[in-house]
Amino acid sequence: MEAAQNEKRVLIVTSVEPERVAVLRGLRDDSRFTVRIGGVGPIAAAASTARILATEEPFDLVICAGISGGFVDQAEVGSLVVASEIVCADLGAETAEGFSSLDELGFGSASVPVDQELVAHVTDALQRAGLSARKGPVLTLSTVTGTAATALVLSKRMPGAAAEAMEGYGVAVAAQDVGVPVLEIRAVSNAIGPRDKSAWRIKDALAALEAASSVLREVL
Ligand SMILES: O=C(O)c1cccc(C(=O)CC[C@H]2O[C@@H](n3cnc4c(=O)[nH]cnc43)[C@H](O)[C@@H]2O)c1
Repeated sequence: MEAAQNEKRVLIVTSVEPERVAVLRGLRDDSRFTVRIGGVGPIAAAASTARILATEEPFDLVICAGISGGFVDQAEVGSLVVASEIVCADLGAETAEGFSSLDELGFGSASVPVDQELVAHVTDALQRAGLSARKGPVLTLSTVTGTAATALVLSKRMPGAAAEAMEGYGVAVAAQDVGVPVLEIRAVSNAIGPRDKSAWRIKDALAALEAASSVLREVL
């Protein structure tokens, strides 16, 4: 399918190949979308996204998409989260009084704003398609949470946080740097807490990611 000149061009960045495959299946060859692997973690994701934005066609929207952990009682395994805020939860300083974010230290922002109308539009569309979806803050961390104690610290630091993953902030900073709006869409594969990779429902999360991608074709 040829993309008309006035159609929105969307770059979707995933961390690994199985996520890219799931997204492509949902998009069914829609040529408005470019889907690339950005690598695991915020640094690889930022570097890859910046390179793609600098060297490929101009994009109107960047989406970080993939699987994630979900905070217990906020986002169930198999459900989708659209980031209402993209927050780097471990960017700051540890002090005797606790964690100080980049914002509190006065060195910039550990959070990238997203267009709330677009977030609501996409979340509504996912729900109308019968998918379990909500909006909420999505945390970016360089280290996957692996204990109940860390999960508690994070949910106290960011009340209402819905999900955590490892790339959103990196992708978002690269997009923000060139003035392109950004979204983060996550399919929850596991509950955040004690590490038990055997309990990760990766197949279910990839199926939800595919279904979400097919909705994106309709709404963007
Ligand atoms: O093993 C597989 O088949 C497989 C298929 C797709 C993806 C994976 C990954 O391990 C992707 C790593 C990716 O997942 C995000 N993620 C998922 N759960 C969490 C979490 O609890 N905390 C933080 N990140 C999480 C993360 O963005 C990684 O890049 C494996």
